Amino acid sequence: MANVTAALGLMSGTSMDGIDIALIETDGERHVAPGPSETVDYTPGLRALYREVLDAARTLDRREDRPAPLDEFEREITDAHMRAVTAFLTRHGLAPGDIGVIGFHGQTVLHRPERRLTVQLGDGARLADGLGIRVVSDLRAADVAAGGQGAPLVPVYHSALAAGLGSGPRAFLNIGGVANLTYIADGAPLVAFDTGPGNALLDDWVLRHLGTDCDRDGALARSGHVDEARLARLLDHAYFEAPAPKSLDRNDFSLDALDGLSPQDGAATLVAFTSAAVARAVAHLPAAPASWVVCGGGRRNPAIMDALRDRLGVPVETAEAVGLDGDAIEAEAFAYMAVRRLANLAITFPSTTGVAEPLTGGVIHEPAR
Ligand SMILES: Nc1ncnc2c1ncn2[C@@H]1O[C@H](COP(=O)(O)OP(=O)(O)OP(=O)(O)O)[C@@H](O)[C@H]1O
Ligand SMILES: CC(=O)N[C@H]1[C@@H]2OC[C@@H](O2)[C@@H](O)[C@@H]1O[C@H](C)C(=O)O
Repeated sequence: MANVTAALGLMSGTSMDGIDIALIETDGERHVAPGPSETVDYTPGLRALYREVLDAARTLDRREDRPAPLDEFEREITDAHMRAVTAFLTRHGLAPGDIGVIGFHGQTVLHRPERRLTVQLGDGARLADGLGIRVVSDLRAADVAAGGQGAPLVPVYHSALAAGLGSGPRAFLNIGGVANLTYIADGAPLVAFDTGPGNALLDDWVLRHLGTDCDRDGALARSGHVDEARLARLLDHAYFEAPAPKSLDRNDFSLDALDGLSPQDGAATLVAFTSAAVARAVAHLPAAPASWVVCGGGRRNPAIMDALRDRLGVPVETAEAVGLDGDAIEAEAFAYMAVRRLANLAITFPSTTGVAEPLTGGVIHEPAR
């Protein structure tokens, strides 16, 4: 096979739970061989700093600005990624010279494509120099600068994975902090967009009421009842009517509509919100998917999976059920996109981000040593 590269992908998503690392071998086209993967948790200190940084980032006008504490946070997460890669390589008996490229997503702190602004913190040059490995970073910026949504980016990789799963209109649903889908049908362009909230609102609600990171196994939501009136209020948002392509910032929805609810009923209502938003997304697809493959942390929440099955009425499976690793797909995708960047292949398309022409993306950083 021509030009197969060993590539590492690094993703730290809007849930801010940690860094996902995945190794794949790929030609950036149809050949994809996933290797080992792991997640390295962020420290509680870094998670707390992220919440401060999200507030500070709201006022940014230029993607290169780094007012405090963004500068400190960027250094800290870059170094956390560096340590994570070093440990990963050691654990798997690999040397920097074995890796052709790293795809480094960084941490999104602001996403306002309508202002042609998307900000991912993470210093690609520092990472490349520190590790002695070529890095591709800032994979969203070119798309947004060209008028695209800059998200979701993973569809190009979902499409490569779907090629190995047989035919039939299928949707991949990633439930991270925000949820996004990719619709794949034979011979048709990909359709992709963010569906609405994923886990982030539920995480915020649980942090506020229980002081814990997430509603582990959906236990809180399963002990509550959906407040249908509040759910209707949450769904009464222009985003759900808007045609695709479209994308969201982590903070586009708030918990205000849930004020006064018990922790249990609030959690149940948020699970209903996530699943109802996915069901609303079907109207924006060329046809209803015959089945759904769910990846991202939300697939571990049985309350969310049950709610999706109820609302979608077709098979809804975890990535594992079709032989994929649902925790690693996003990180694998950034490895795949980095290889496509090196080959100048497109990573975004008119039907996935609304960009006018298929476009590659990412800045290449060659290591100084
Ligand atoms: N056992 C579990 N029970 C309930 N929820 C879970 C469980 N495991 C993970 N989650 C949820 O998944 C979230 C992490 O998801 P994931 O790692 O896909 O997020 P992410 O990488 O930040 O996503 P994205 O980049 O797509 O926003 C956690 O914050 C939590 O809400
Ligand atoms: C701006 C940004 O970082 N968006 C993330 C976020 O998390 C999920 C959803 O919102 C998706 O649009 C995207 O991430 C995935 C990896 C993507 O671009 O495909």
